[in-house]
Amino acid sequence: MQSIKSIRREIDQIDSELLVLLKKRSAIIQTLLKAKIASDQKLSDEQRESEILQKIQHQNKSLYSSDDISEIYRAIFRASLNLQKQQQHRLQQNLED
Ligand SMILES: O=C(O)C(=O)C[C@]1(C(=O)O)C=C[C@@H](O)C=C1
Repeated sequence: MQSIKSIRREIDQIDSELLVLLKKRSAIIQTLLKAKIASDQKLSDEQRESEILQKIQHQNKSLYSSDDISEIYRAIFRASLNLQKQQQHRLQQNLED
């Protein structure tokens, strides 16, 4: 049987991979924010969130339940929204300076 230590090393490796993907996603969110500001669109989009949640539930082949996967995604949407608000605030401050 694999030791707990070596299993945890595998988990750590997967966490690193997840963080690389989250870094990519956050960079795209920043680009999206600029496009939203340019076209005067609001930061949150509930319709889009519902579409993603539906798609993700169909695509979910993990052992995590659809409900738990949805919860993870809701946390990601919240983080994206926080990032957009933070960046928007920064962009506004730069304009005022
Ligand atoms: O697609 C958008 O408009 C986004 O702002 C990105 C995103 C996401 O993280 O996927 C975040 C917040 C929105 O409510 C919907 C989706």
